[in-house]
Amino acid sequence: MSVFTPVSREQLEAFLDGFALGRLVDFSGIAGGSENSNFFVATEQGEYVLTLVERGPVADLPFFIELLEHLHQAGLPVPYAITDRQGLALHRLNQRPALLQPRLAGKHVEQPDPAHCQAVGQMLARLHNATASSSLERISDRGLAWMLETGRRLHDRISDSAIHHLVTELLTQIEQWQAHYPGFPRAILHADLFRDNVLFDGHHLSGLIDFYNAHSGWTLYDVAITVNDWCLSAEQQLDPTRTQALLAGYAGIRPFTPFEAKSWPAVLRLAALRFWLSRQLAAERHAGQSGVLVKDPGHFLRVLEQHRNVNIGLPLAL
Ligand SMILES: Nc1ncnc2c1ncn2[C@@H]1O[C@H](COP(=O)(O)OP(=O)(O)O)[C@@H](O)[C@H]1O
Ligand SMILES: N[C@@H](CCOP(=O)(O)O)C(=O)O
Repeated sequence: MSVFTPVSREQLEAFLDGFALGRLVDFSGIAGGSENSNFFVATEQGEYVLTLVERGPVADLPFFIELLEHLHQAGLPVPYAITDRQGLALHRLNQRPALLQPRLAGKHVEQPDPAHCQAVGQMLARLHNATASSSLERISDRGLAWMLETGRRLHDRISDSAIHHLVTELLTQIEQWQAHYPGFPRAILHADLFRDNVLFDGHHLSGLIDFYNAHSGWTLYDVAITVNDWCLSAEQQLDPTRTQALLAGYAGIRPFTPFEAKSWPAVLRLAALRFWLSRQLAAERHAGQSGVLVKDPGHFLRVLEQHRNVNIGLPLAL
């Protein structure tokens, strides 16, 4: 399911009248995605994506628009909001906030190789470099406090005693991080850089999309989120070659600190916990409903289990 709010040709033509993009040629709903209604739109001047924002942090749309404009100015391949004839980026269509963005080239890669992973590591480092000293700021609604509160509520759902123990330890670690805030480098994080949020044209990384989880935070946590999706084997183990390629790609642009290297296993586990929690909540909320895509929470418990022993460390400059 991906178009929650339909748009008619007449409505879209009237909407496009506000832009200097020529007349509508064609449009179609996009099947992928799960949060918003997205449409491919072709006009006489090019190809675009129209997003009607259905849920999520709507009040923070000005932040996302500013972030994407900032990243676009920094030369990153992101879908910035196109302004209309009056200079406005945020619109309304069918009672929904609406954004028109360029359509980025490329396709999702389901089975990445080391070269894909290296490119993803490099792009993530560029994203962090572009935002580390900016004034952009957003607090995540899925930060440490949320993980602690939700983790305490849900960890009894874990039947495997070893994983239960690991999560209990992780919750204690979160309390310690909250009490003595660690000095990790910070920037704006994508915070959801899974394979379905990156586009590749061959081995050229042509797009980063879906920034609706972006927030201020520890850059190492963003690396961990990304590794946890791009670098796993079929058994949810870290694939050494892909993991090393992603980490080397990142470190070549933004070197890791010794403190980050020491904390890497715990942060990898934290990143897995975050998505177990959000998937578990979604699975409970949508239990018994048909037509709703619910991603398997158990996947991230298996990732956590594999991360009991992490034997691929961060590369450090000599
Ligand atoms: N700017 C874009 N350029 C090209 N494809 C896009 C763009 N934005 C979205 N898409 C396509 O639409 C799909 C859904 O977009 P996404 O932002 O992930 O939706 P949702 O917020 O609903 O999860 C993506 O997987 C991608 O294939
Ligand atoms: N990529 C995530 C989905 C996005 O996270 P959410 O917390 O915004 O739902 C996943 O695969 O679980």
